[in-house]
Amino acid sequence: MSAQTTGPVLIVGTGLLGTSIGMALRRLGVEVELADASPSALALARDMGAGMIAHEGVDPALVVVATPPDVTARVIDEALREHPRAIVTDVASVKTIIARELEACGADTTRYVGSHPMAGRERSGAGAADADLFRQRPWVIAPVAGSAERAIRIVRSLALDVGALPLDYRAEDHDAAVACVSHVPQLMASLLAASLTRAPQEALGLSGQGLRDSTRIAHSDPRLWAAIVGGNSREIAEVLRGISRDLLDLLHSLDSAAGDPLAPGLVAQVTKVLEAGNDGVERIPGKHGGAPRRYAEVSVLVPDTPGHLGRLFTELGEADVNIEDFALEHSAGAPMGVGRVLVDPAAAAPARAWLTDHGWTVLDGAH
Ligand SMILES: NC(=O)c1ccc[n+]([C@@H]2O[C@H](COP(=O)([O-])OP(=O)(O)OC[C@H]3O[C@@H](n4cnc5c(N)ncnc54)[C@H](O)[C@@H]3O)[C@@H](O)[C@H]2O)c1
Ligand SMILES: O=C(O)C(=O)C[C@]1(C(=O)O)C=C[C@@H](O)C=C1
Repeated sequence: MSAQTTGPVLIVGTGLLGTSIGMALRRLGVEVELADASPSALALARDMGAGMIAHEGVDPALVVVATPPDVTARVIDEALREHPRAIVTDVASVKTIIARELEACGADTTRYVGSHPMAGRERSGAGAADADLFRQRPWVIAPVAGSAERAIRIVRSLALDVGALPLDYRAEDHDAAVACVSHVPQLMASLLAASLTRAPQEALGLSGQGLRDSTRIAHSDPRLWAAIVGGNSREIAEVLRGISRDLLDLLHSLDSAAGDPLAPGLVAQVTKVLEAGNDGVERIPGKHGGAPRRYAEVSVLVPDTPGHLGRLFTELGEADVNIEDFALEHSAGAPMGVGRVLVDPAAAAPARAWLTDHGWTVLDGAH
């Protein structure tokens, strides 16, 4: 595939996002130069194949600012001044505050367009970067009042080149949306995981996949997230207020029940919470960001010793089964894990039969 993006592209901030973008562009042959406040972060990004270290007098066609949100407007403003022919974008997780900061400092925003790839990880830094991070993921394009059409086109091409799906948003609408689907989920995962610091050690030995699923992002970088949450505080508070009302109602029912499982109102209240959860989760779009789509699950026992996972994937490949998603569930101390392979519903029965024929223990047949 050939790139629409014309280089050189200067990436400022070579952590997870900046390095992933650099790697994806380099793979298409685009010239990429890298800059970061940290020399070691910069060297690692270069070693990961994200581009070369920016030389004195670099004259980029496009600058991508991938720094933490609280310094992003300043870095954008500097880039607009230092590179008068360049289009400048950023990938920060908040958009309105950056647009306001740029306006306040009198930046030339005709050459600036905000953006935000809805793809990332709970790990920071170039070491966690991945050239495929953005494939089939939404990439928000959020122009400011003065953004020129040409600048919007160039930023959209960047998103397409790295495999993402560009979506146009107003900065304010973006911030309200990500408060719901990204910022509050992060805070809820962190609050939930924080409650584990008060749990006795023997309780943690019973941890299962439900807890792991709900706390993966609690590994995220506190400094980065403090800047994200601080930059979208009003919208986040609004969503949290709704959750807090539901939580207080539930708590009230639990307290009133005083240990009686059939206390008046208790079952109805708990059912209401669970059903509302069912409704909410149904609204999350499928893996390509399109209409929700159900995959069939094939559950198979995977011995917890080297080589088995590789063999499982290879054998499914030999059966011409595309793995849409995969999770491995472990129980502490167990010699086996349960591999949950999500496949196209039409491929589920053949996949189960093939695996059984090849000596695997397939757990289900009913999904
Ligand atoms: N982590 C995610 O999942 C994710 C997803 C989408 C968007 N974002 C956004 O992308 C941006 C970068 O996030 P990340 O996860 O790559 O963070 P990161 O911590 O991995 O990388 C940030 C990099 O910016 C550098 N930096 C900090 N201040 C700088 C400055 N003034 N000048 C130059 N370099 C500077 C740091 O040294 C670091 O290498 C943030 O704005 C974040 O909101 C993150
Ligand atoms: O999948 C993850 O690990 C992420 O946290 C990615 C995620 C998200 O919430 O979806 C996190 C923050 C970003 O601004 C965009 C993407």
